[in-house]
Amino acid sequence: MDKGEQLHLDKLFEKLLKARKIFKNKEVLRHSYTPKDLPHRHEQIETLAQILVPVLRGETPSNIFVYGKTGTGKTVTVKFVTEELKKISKKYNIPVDVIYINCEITDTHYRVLANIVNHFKHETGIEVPLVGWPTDEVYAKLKQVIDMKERFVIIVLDEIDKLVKKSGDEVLYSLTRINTELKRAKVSVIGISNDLKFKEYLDPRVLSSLSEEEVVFPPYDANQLRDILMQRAEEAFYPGVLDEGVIPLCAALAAREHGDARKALDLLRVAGEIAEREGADKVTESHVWKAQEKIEQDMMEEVIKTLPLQSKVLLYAIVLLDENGDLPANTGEVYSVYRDLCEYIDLEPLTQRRISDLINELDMLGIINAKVVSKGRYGRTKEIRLNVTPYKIRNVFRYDYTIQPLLAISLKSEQRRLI
Ligand SMILES: Nc1ncnc2c1ncn2[C@@H]1O[C@H](COP(=O)(O)OP(=O)(O)OP(=O)(O)O)[C@@H](O)[C@H]1O
Repeated sequence: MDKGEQLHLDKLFEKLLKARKIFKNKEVLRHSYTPKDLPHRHEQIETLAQILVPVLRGETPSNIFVYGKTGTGKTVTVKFVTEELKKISKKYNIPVDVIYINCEITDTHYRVLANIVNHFKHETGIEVPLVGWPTDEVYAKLKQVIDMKERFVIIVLDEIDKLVKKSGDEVLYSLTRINTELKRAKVSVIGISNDLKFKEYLDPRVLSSLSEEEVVFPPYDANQLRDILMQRAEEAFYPGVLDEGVIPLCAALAAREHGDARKALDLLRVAGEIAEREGADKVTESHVWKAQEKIEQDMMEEVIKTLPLQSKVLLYAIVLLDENGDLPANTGEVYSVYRDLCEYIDLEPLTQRRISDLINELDMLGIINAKVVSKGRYGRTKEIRLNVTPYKIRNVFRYDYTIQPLLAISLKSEQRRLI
């Protein structure tokens, strides 16, 4: 290694060493971390504790339906209370099992039941495969393993709306009635949802048994978010690292988006990461603004990734026009490039009318800007512009095999012909 390189490495190490001083423990800012206290959720904690306390007296608690917008602390609060319940029930020698199921992942009747059976596999030696058995048989197994001894089983179904939308409410019907078929064990269900309309999907009988008790989580305001961030920041950052305005700014930005604590924590963590990468010794408000932009861009990439193929081709047509210096363009101009692209990959093109709808969708998602302008006596037309850089979109498409074949194509300047 020559001297120049050595010097360079020295500097790099020094910079990295300095950068490490920002975070004392970054894990504290992750979504999965459960803090020791949950500011501004004491009322909900107490309500949940009151509903669950019958367990300690040997009585079955009511089923609970927990709802509130995203990032209002539903999951963390339910986990916090059920963990405490487990601890205290041990003290009183009452067997309590809490089974936490995220229904975004475990989203079928069969898988929910299998998951519950498999929770007890260390104790029972019984394991159900994740596919293949008749559902009735899994349900019979579930009753058998649960009822092997006297115990309380609390089943937490997080994002329960996803399960019901995908697979109906049959599993809820079974689980909320299971106690009539058990001799020793007692089951209660805690359903969590951030979709307030979800109740409309439920059979009234299921709804009435699931929501014997309801606990609502209102959105946080900026002051409450500030308290939550302060508490987490104390453990996450070294003292004096955060500029005074950082936490209030993260709180204010997240409060604007329906009081989402997850968003507030993300802003704080990403701002810290950006400061660290820059080798700064303090996190400033400008890092928070950069974090806001990065999070928005990342979300935008996610949205682009999940667009249907027709919209991706349409978006790529707009990218090509942009790269050719032809934006703003109108619907007709975009349509003509889109149609040529479809031909190139043997895709049946949609009608111009349908493409006009897809343009509106891309506009609503914030990927493009489609403004209707009046052209005087020539009527009205749409002016289409990109809101994301062509470079970013190409980057997302690079890993997408459905659209990849188009990436080598560009427009030939004036005629706008594909080359
Ligand atoms: N009162 C609070 N104190 C400390 N941290 C909190 C509080 N409320 C929420 N959080 C944190 O905010 C993040 C989001 O909370 P949580 O996952 O519980 O939200 P949620 O309401 O379940 O959201 P979703 O409906 O999107 O699942 C987590 O990291 C959690 O630790």
